Amino acid sequence: MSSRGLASLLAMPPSLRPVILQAALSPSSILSCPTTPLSQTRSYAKRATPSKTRRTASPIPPKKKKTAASRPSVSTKAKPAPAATKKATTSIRPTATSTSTATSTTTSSSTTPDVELHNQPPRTFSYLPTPASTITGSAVLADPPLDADITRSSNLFRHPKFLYSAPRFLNLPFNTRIPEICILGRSNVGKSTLINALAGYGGKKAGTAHGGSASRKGIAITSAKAGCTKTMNAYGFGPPASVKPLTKEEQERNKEGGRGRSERRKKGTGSFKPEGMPKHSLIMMDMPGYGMNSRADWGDEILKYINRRDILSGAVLLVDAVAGLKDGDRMVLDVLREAGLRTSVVLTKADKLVTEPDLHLWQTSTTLREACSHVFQELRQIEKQGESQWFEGDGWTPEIFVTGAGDPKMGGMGIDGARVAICRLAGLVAEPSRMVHVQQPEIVPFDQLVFTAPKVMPKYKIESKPVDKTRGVETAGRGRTRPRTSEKVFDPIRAMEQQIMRAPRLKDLGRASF
Ligand SMILES: Nc1nc2c(ncn2[C@@H]2O[C@H](COP(=O)(O)OP(=O)(O)OP(=O)(O)O)[C@@H](O)[C@H]2O)c(=O)[nH]1
Ligand SMILES: [Mg+2]
Repeated sequence: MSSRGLASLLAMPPSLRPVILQAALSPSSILSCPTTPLSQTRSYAKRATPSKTRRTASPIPPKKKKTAASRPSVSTKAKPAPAATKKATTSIRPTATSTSTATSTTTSSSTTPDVELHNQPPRTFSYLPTPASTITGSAVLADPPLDADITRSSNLFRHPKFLYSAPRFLNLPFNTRIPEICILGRSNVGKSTLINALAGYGGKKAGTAHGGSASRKGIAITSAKAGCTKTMNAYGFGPPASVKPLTKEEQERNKEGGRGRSERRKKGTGSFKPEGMPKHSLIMMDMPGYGMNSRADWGDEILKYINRRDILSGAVLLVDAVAGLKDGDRMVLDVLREAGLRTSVVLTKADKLVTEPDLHLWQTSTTLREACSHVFQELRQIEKQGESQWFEGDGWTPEIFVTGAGDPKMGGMGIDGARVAICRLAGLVAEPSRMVHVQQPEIVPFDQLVFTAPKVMPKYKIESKPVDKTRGVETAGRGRTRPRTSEKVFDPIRAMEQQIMRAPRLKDLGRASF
């Protein structure tokens, strides 16, 4: 042993000296493990705080932490952690979480933006008729409503509430200030389902009855069996409309001008029940359906409601996209026309025509386009058959909104559009100004005009309702009258001039808006 080795031996703790001395004397052990004493010394020196050192200084994070960091969103979603754990996770790795979220968003938007967009069913989907003068009866896809209108109408459909059921017209409470819109249609067409969807219960929930104890999902009762809704059911939507309280005179006028029947008074006392302050912005009236399983007296009450409810601002006629307009619908449209009530047609169950929630499929569906064209043709026909001022745009709204409210896969398809349509009827959202192509006849100088008599004189038939000549006025629906129109006299010269003006050479000279 060298003098240096001896000195280090003396510096060691006395308890270790015999062991080290024995090892030093054996040459083989020195050769095989020369660092043993040093390592032993080192470990001995650090034994005081072994675990502490490992916890703080270890560069590898513990296994548990690593798992949590690698998939934070999944673990939170799969099993909601208790509040304390959640807090800890957020406070420890806020950047990690935000980064992962940002990354996932970026990835999804950068890789498959179109797929995401196309796989959503359209929230607003409507058709417009082409101008009657050009290609009669065909339909074109309408531009979606303005975002501001969609947001406004969606807000107006918040806070849905069932208000009352009225089996008869006389049972309806007074309402002189909140606009009412009624939903009409054949039995089983989806009226109550649409009410649920408007209230935010889309898809499966919209078509689920809430009457049973097991499934209380929507606000309206729906059923696959026709004739489910037997009374006029009112639903309130939106925040309370801001109006002034009715004055005493107005209340008195209500009392006198009301129907003045015993139903309007509290039973026994004969006292008048005044109208309260509005609690909603809009009232939707779900009506009993006509057709299968319906009753004649329901029809009477519906007629009374359409003709005599002054606050009624419009009607939404639901038409089954597969079945199309039926005789019952035509009769109701006749009534609406004679009443001069603004009407919007909404197609329901369109998910039966386009079964996939793919926007592209919806936009290119010819079946759906034809279904809408057919409805336009029928509406124009019904408009012509009457004498009232119930015209396209003024009486019936030309835009037909398409919905598939009750389909679980579609989940409230087209409901945003239906909301906008209803709010437009109620005057809560502005009507859009419509741009249409107008084809004008080419202007020909007078000296170039060539007058030729038609080879066959056309037979003109003037279709009009027989007018009661004894009376100076005629009814225009909803209690209104207008002066009787003068009798039309056939003027052959004028008819010939008109035919010349309707020359086949037409040129598109621009656009006009109205
Ligand atoms: N696939 C599909 N089914 C619908 C749709 N709308 C309604 N339904 C179904 O049609 C059936 C009738 O719906 P309701 O809302 O009760 O029809 P209704 O017009 O209120 O019927 P009545 O109250 O009898 O006049 C239910 O089974 C609904 O689930 C839709 O858009 N798509
Ligand atoms: Mg119903």
